[in-house]
Amino acid sequence: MIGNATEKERTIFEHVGNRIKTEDREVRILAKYEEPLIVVLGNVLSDEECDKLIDLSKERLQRSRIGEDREVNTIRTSRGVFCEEKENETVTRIEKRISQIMNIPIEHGDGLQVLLYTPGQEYKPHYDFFAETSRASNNNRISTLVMYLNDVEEGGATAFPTLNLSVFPCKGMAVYFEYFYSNHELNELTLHAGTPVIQGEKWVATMWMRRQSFRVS
Ligand SMILES: O=C(O)CCC(=O)C(=O)O
Ligand SMILES: [Fe+2]
Repeated sequence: MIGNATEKERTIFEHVGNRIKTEDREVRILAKYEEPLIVVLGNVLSDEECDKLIDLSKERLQRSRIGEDREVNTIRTSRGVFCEEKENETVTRIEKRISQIMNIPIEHGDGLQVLLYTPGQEYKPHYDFFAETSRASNNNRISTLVMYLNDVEEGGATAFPTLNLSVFPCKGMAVYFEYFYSNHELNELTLHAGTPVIQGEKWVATMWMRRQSFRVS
């Protein structure tokens, strides 16, 4: 073997086998792409939890923003809202579970963001981490969990165009991916999109984790 070229990079997500035992729920590992690590998870949220997150967010949705300056842009046409951690017992319980799945303290999270896409709405291909030139990269994002809160009739897949991989929304399931590799090419392979919804609505909840603590608890 020559140097490090054949060695696998370290990952954050250390779960092995086909399930993750969190404090209150057994989450299923359904599919894995190894490098960069992309994991499809089943049984992350119950139907009731999905409905509750939608209910909590419905009245408060605002046009989604992007980047460190939080601008409105055609790259991201969905509407969304951040669920404040302490506002609700369901949110607190879900955040605890997310932290166990993502293997990072919840204080490293940007907060739980609920998004709604209606037909034609999308999130064009993007990275969840910030460019090295941006201020926000001082405490950059390192991993993402996108949870699907409903079944979408048509469209709305989470697509990784460089990998030719698509994950279709299914209520209670989620897709996890990380981009904290020292080989930056691996991070760049996590380019992803929320493809346009064709029919029905698409509700998701996203958690982005940072390298260091981000939220004041
Ligand atoms: O809606 C999706 O499928 C992807 C969402 C996403 O990429 C994000 O919130 O960062
Ligand atoms: Fe994203």
